[in-house]
Amino acid sequence: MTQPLIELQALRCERDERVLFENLDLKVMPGDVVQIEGPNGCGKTTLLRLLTTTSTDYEGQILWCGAPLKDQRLDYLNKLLYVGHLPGVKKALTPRENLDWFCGVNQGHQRCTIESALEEVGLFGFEDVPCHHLSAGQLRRVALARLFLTPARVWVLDEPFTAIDKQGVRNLENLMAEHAAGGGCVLLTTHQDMSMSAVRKINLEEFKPQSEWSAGDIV
Ligand SMILES: Nc1ncnc2c1ncn2[C@@H]1O[C@H](COP(=O)(O)OP(=O)(O)OP(=O)(O)O)[C@@H](O)[C@H]1O
Repeated sequence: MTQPLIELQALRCERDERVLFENLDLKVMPGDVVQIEGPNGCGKTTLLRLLTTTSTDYEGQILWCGAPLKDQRLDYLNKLLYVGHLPGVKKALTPRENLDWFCGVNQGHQRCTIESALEEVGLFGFEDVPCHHLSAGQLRRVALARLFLTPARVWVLDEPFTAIDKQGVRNLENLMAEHAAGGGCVLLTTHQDMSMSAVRKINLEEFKPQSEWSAGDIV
């Protein structure tokens, strides 16, 4: 039987003495695209931060390939690409320089050239323009160009469609489907409806604790 890449077991997370979610069980298999849904403030970004190991403030277990994530954090991080809520692009640098830095960190594991990655995200001709001259959508595209460069098997994407136009959204969905078909997995948050048929949806509202008091208790 295929082993999950990531498994969450009875995950519980509290912030400011409020439980955001509890009893969260999830198996993320190779080939999965998982959309984390729920209203503002329900804990989607918080969950992604747990999945990127940026935060370790939780109860329950996160497993990577069947073993506790905390015991093999470096191996996991080598296989993870995280594109956060903010584009994470240095505005003083050009798109080429930003991606040069990214590829330097991931030495020798680049899947294509920086020029072709920028062309894929529609930034042909903008390679050497300082990023502070780019639009919000173009900045997001610089960040998303990393998806073409990285060999990472796990993609964690926080609101990747923000500021992206309709054609860009379709391209990004196709790229995610391709990545999943190649045995990778994608976990993402978005408030947009996705047109991909194979996306698995997890609504965090379903893991919000029920109030201990019901209306009938009030006299
Ligand atoms: N570092 C922190 N310290 C304390 N509380 C936090 C921290 N980060 C987030 N929170 C709180 O946790 C809750 C969940 O925040 P989170 O950003 O995960 O929500 P979200 O579901 O991603 O929301 P949105 O859809 O608005 O992006 C919020 O009430 C927020 O105030």
